[in-house]
Amino acid sequence: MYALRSLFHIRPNKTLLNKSLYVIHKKVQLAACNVLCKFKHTTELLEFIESEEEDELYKVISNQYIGVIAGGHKVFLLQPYIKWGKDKKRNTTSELQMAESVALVESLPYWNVIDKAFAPLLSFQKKKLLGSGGLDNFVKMIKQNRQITAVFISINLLKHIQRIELQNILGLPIYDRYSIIIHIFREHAKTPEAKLQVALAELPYIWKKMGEVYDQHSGQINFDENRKKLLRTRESKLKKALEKLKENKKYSRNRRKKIGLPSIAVVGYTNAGKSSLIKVLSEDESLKPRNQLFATLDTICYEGLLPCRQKVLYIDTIGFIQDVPEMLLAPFIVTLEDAMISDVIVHIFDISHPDMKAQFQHVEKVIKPMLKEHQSVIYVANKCDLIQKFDIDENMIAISCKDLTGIDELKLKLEKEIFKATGRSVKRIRVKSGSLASTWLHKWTTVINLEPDTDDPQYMFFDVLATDLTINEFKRFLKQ
Ligand SMILES: Nc1nc2c(ncn2[C@@H]2O[C@H](COP(=O)(O)OP(=O)(O)OP(=O)(O)O)[C@@H](O)[C@H]2O)c(=O)[nH]1
Ligand SMILES: [Mg+2]
Repeated sequence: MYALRSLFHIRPNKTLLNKSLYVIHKKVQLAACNVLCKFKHTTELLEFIESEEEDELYKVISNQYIGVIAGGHKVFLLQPYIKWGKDKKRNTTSELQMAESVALVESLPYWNVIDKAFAPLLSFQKKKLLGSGGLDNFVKMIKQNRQITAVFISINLLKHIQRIELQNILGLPIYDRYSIIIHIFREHAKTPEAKLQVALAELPYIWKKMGEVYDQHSGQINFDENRKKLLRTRESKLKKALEKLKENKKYSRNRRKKIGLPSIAVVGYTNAGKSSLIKVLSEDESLKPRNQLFATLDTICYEGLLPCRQKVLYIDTIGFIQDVPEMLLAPFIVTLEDAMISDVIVHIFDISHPDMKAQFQHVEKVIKPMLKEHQSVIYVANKCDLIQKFDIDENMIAISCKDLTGIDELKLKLEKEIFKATGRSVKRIRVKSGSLASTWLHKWTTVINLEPDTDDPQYMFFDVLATDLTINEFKRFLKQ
């Protein structure tokens, strides 16, 4: 079983293991044996090997372009936004964007925002980003506060020239959203898989910055060939490892299907409560939800039981966020796509969040193209304990992972959708107690109830949860 858990990143669930009705089918154990050999092989492939020298050189390059997070920073946060025109954001406000930027900074250890300002602009293209008046004010605000040790300009990507110009004027390190999120990712990645994805996510940023330096000097700068070679080799090694990861995902998905474990993927905006919901549904105490953006980077499966005692896998996923370049999240799409092949998708959103509408729309836009036809999505409005009044569509369920409002209703809905998606239904079958047929049913179906036949005590009624396919197999078995 250990190998099976490792392959699917299934956390052992002590609460469930202690429940007497919790049965691990022989069939799962058998599959686990097969999986063991494959998994050992895969871990080796996922290991990313670089020499100490290469590692040191990469550190120098990445520190130069992405910066270091040091032992913390007291941050001045500048929130630029487009005042008007076609690029003006219409489904959110600059105040809400500012609040999210603060949360990003404070997701890093010992980083705090100690001062902040808005920058209404017509475009983000200027060499120093701001016009001369705006720039004077900005510099004044920063020079006035001697505690400030870094500046976060909350736009997707600053151009290299913008960063260097502002860095020279202010004498402080400058970060944009991409570089801040990379640092959060580096802090939060735990599994080899997530570390690999983060390592790959930072390379386009470095390439882009290097390219801009080259353009800025009209091609006169000749980058050290060693550096370019190192980056190319690193990129190709990481891509290969990611390809292996893709294969491995496909393999584990197929095994999951074969074993017949239904799966439920929980997706949503970062901090919506995905991990909290899985913790409530699976009763798995190892899950530790945190009030941080991108707390979860690893796609991990957790076991749980539906009300009918059918075992299911809940898949936790990386959260979504607006205003980041696609190339930053691209390496994580592999695991997200894998999760999206689940039988049922739960899209959870934070109903109490002032920017809820924009967050919801953003997630919908990303997941829509990944959904299969007829794939069932359950919409869950979380954190309803934090607001008095709310308005949701009738196909949505309001819940609170904190005071457990709506959880029973959600469990029943999940059960219904899993039955529908996997073609399972409850069937009543009469078999002789202790017969081979009764052993077969225990082995290949989920037995949810047993009742003696009062007319003939030698027989029992089995209420089993199974697909039509399994029932046909049972009929064939009886004919043997
Ligand atoms: N009041 C309240 N807080 C909640 C509820 N659900 C989750 N939270 C809190 O919201 C924060 C984020 O919860 P997580 O479960 O980590 O959110 P997530 O979607 O997994 O976040 P990421 O992994 O960072 O994308 C934590 O501090 C939780 O305790 C709820 O129903 N009510
Ligand atoms: Mg999480």
